[in-house]
Amino acid sequence: MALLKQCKQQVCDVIEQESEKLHALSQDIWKTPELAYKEHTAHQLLTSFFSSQAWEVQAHYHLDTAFRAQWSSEATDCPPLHVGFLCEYDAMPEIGHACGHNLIAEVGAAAALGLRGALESVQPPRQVQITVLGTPAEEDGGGKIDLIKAGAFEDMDVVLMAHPAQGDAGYIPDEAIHDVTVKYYGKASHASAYPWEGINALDAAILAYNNISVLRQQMKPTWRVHGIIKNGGVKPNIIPDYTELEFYLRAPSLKDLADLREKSYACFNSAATATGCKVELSSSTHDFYDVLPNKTLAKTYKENGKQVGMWFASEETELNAMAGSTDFGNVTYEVPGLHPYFYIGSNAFNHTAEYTEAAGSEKAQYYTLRTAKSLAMTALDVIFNPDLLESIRQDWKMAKEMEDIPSGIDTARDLNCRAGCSSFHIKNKTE
Ligand SMILES: NCCCC[C@H](NC(=O)CCCN)C(=O)O
Repeated sequence: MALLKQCKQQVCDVIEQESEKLHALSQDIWKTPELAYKEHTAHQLLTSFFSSQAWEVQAHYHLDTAFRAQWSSEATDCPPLHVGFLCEYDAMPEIGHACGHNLIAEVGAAAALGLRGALESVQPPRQVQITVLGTPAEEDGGGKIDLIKAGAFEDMDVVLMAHPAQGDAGYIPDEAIHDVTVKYYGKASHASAYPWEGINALDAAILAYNNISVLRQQMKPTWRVHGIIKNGGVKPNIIPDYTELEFYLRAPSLKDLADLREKSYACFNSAATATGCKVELSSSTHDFYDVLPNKTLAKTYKENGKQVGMWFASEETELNAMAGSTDFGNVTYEVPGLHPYFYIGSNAFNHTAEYTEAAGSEKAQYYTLRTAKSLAMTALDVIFNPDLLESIRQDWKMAKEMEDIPSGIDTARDLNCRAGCSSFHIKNKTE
């Protein structure tokens, strides 16, 4: 397919031509780290960027800091093929862009520009609509879930984004997550003079923490529970009458997450019973779903990635890698989606100050832009090859069906794909 090859070259050329502007965009986002749902500067930077590139932009799209930018090629007889690219741009408290979401925004913008540039240079086989969605609050809250509820993904055929990591990977099984805030209410008293008058909320918090630690023996290797004590009392001689903990519960399927949630809630509730405290369990954020695999999309992405110099570990290694969670998981239950990981030129780990530095480094640019090229080239494959889209849809249907079976399939996935799961992470070949 000479035309497809020519378009892929055009993707790379356009992204290279725009590289300075793209770098400036991610640098400006990196320099102004903003927390979930408060990404006002990033929203402003990105909406101005797309407006200046003659995209049709809707600022404040359903959420204050979300946006939509759209472009369509010329109409043909059949309905347009709709490709979505996602930009994330929220940061972490105190350590800034420690998950490199400034680079996610850059990848989304670069891929969209590259794809548009390529499609403008030829007559594509059918009309193509490109939508870039700016999706706030991945680190806390789940902006994509708000946008799903608002119908933002409804007519999309495929959705693509990429996340920074320690190496390149087509698919890593991000887990489903439930956040819970645990509040214990006790009774204050002088801790030395009449302690028997008090009800110790700190004891409840400590018991809860230890109950969870005991539960770990019976957790599946793929489950993760981790928490912090946000309020542990005010003074040693006052029996604490209030404590607060925040926990994240994670599992590879929604069914496992429900089991883990039930067991963990029993740990929290029993700590209240033992100490005589009242307990309140609440969740202020959406549950994130596990990211559904799409073998066809991942394979296509990896083939393109290799063309631009990426190296990938085996599929088995990827499936055994542990990652975190993302609200992109919920998107994959709506639309076939791809969420590959990319090397940024550093061995630092996400959520550390070292990663913040790497995400703002000049070195990350080469890797970020080649990721954008590979995403846009993958979109071109989907556009130029109708059989590929059909196979992507079949993969998606199958993955969803597997998730819907409450037992057996999830267990099989656990045992077959993720046996002996360790703290393994995908590394770049050069490490
Ligand atoms: N409600 C808590 C969400 C935490 C999301 C966070 N996401 C990331 O680190 C991005 C990495 C994507 N795999 C997490 O702790 O997993």
